Amino acid sequence: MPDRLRPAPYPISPGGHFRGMLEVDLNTVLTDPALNSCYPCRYLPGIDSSPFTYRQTFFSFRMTDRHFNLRLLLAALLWCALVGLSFAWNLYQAHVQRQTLAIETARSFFEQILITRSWNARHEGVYARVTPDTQPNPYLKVPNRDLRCSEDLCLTLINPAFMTRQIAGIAQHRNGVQFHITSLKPIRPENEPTPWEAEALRQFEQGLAEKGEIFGERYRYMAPLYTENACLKCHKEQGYEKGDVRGGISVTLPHIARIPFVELTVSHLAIGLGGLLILLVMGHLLEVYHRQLREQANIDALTGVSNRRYFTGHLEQEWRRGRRGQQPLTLILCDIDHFKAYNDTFGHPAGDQCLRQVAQALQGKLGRGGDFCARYGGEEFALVLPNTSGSELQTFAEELRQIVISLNIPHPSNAGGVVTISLGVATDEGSCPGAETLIQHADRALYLAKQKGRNRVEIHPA
Ligand SMILES: Nc1nc2c(ncn2[C@@H]2O[C@H](COP(=O)(O)OP(=O)(O)OP(=O)(O)O)[C@@H](O)[C@H]2O)c(=O)[nH]1
Repeated sequence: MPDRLRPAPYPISPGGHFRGMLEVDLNTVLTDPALNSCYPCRYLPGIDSSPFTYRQTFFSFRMTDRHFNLRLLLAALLWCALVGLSFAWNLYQAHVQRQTLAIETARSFFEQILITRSWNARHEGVYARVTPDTQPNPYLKVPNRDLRCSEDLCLTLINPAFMTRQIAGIAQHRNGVQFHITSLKPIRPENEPTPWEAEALRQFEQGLAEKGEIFGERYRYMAPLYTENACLKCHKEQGYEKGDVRGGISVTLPHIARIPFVELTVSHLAIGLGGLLILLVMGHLLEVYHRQLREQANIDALTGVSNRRYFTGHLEQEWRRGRRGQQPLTLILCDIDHFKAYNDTFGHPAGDQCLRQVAQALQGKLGRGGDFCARYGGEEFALVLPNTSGSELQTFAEELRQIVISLNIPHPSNAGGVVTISLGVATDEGSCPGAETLIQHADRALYLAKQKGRNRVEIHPA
């Protein structure tokens, strides 16, 4: 096995690189050719690979992913916050609507009672037959309260208060709605206010127009009754004057619309989780497409090896890396012999296929992660071999030449009858002022190989 392909001794020494877990890993990777090949970033086009920038690359690559994941996390959090806000807003709206519906229903009941009472008051009370349910009102002290019309017909006067009590009884029986006519100075003891009603009546005297509140599943509402001229007939002796708050009627609704808490929770959970799922799937797809795009930007579409853009950027980085680490760097330029003639003989599509085969064969020969093969020009390929030099290079280059011959692609214009390549090899062991010079050296060697008859390896003198 050539030296360059043999794993170097593992360089971890206690105290050597143990400045941090990450640095140990990176330094190990940087100094160990065998481990270099394990380092996944080397396989990713567009990833910087010089020692110093290697570390940067590692971080920046990871950071890119981390940034992406952070953004995804932020988007997910934002989505959760939006769904949470929507849930809170809907809950609040349901509560407001429930309150509005309850107060409007109660007001409507109250208004109905007022209209009925007004009708009664307009007639200064109405007479009704005395029955077991409608007995003369002992608290109504007016002349002609009871009238006997015949042997079996007795009438009694129903004033607005009496009428309200009777309607309240019917309403409670029919749908559970309770009316209570009450006053702070009731004539009838049963009209004594409850503590809540007494508090409301006092507030009405202070100017409050109405009062309502939810308690449990029920809603209670109360509004004042103002003294009118017709009322003074019965209530003057209590000291009321026109316009005074004489009492009030409370309306209790047995059921009010419930808040759809379960429905809101379930729907928002479904929307939230659905959105999160879509976000995750879209995020994953975006990440995959983004990676593919990054990779494709550095790949030659025809041959599948790295393109010129990748080569130019990465040769420079490898050169700097080699210089810093005092490691040699080798560049091999390979050119298919008489390729114009091949195209002319078999046509362009066959020429493309030949390029693909040669490129893949060359790339397949590279064993280490640090090496890479790029399409340098039309039918020209460049192989970059970091940390490589010495006599083994000649052998390696010969192997490359042989592997193309062994593809056995017919080429009548070539001496051997098959497609061959010429190779120019140059190594920088510290003498080249830049990567450009290394290219010039390899190019000169390639030119020499062509001059000397093609299908051969020429090594630029160190
Ligand atoms: N089929 C195909 N041909 C290409 C492609 N790129 C360049 N070529 C051809 O490669 C040929 C290169 O010809 P030359 O530069 O004259 O070199 P050559 O015929 O190989 O001769 P030597 O290099 O001197 O051995 C030209 O005919 C180009 O059209 C490509 O993507 N596909």
